[in-house]
Amino acid sequence: MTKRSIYVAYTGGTIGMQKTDHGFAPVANFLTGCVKAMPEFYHDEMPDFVINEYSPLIDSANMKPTDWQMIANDIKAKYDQYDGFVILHGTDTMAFTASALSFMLQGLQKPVIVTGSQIPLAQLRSDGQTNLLNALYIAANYPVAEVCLFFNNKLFRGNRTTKVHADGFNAFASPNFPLLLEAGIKIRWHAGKRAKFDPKLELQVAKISPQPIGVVTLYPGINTEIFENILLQPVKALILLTFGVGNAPQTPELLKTLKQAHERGIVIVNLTQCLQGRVNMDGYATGNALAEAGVTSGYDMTTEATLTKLHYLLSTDMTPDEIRAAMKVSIAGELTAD
Ligand SMILES: NC(=O)C[C@H](N)C(=O)O
Repeated sequence: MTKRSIYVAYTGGTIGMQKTDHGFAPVANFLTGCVKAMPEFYHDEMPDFVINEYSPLIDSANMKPTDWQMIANDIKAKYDQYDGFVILHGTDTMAFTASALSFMLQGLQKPVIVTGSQIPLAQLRSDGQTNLLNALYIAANYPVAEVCLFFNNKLFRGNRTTKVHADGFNAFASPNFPLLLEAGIKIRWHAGKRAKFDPKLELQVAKISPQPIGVVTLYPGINTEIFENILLQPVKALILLTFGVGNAPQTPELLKTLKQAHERGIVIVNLTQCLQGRVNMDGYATGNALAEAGVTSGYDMTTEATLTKLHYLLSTDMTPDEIRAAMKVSIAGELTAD
């Protein structure tokens, strides 16, 4: 039987970093050299793989929408030659990239698994080896037709993830959607949760461009001027991180400012600050007032999914009302509306 073949793109991030005088930084060819020196990657049961190191390699804190586009275009260019794709990425903005790719790679029928590590591959106790080894193995053996994130033995739907631990190995969670797979002594595959295959679909890459989007975390006593100032800038959308099920202070000036912004065509999305659960603006008068000001529910989306979905939708020629409607429905499995 011919071995499956996986394309690995190394974009940067800790997994291939080395210590420098200014802290850890990615170094060209270092990751590829480390992998070549590790026999387990060439075990009989492992797929064939190639590693393409991007240039320059970046810490994911430097990722931009143009980088998301470059990764999506790269996958499209190699799509017919490989059975699956592993994107090696820094953990800091990994959930943003996984979310963005889920909206951009339309009609995807092969696994795209984003992973990385908290300790560089070359260092003692690195989590990089397990993460990369498992990502390659899963990409070759498990039929996931969507963008996933693998970390610490768990395979998540990419656009449901968020980074929850700054320095632990358990760095990612998917607070509102179950795991797709868990790698223990046995690999437990929750096949019912994955996106369904449709062989009729062909991969298309959506084009996205950088968009001015504000994100405001509400806090008790927050001043309306903060919103006025943010909404003065050329923002096209505002994400409100609200209390509980989507509540905000019922200040008349704040509601008026939001309503005026809504009428100017700014898309305002309500997300909860809570890690788990969803927005329900019918629950309390404080949430209902936001709905009446024109604020759109983001239901149980992560901030990462909401921000990248807005980038995707604002890059189309849709009207603000069409975008508001699209924010409330699932495009790539990123939300549960009821
Ligand atoms: N663990 C990591 O990869 C963190 C690193 N700063 C990055 O996001 O590129």
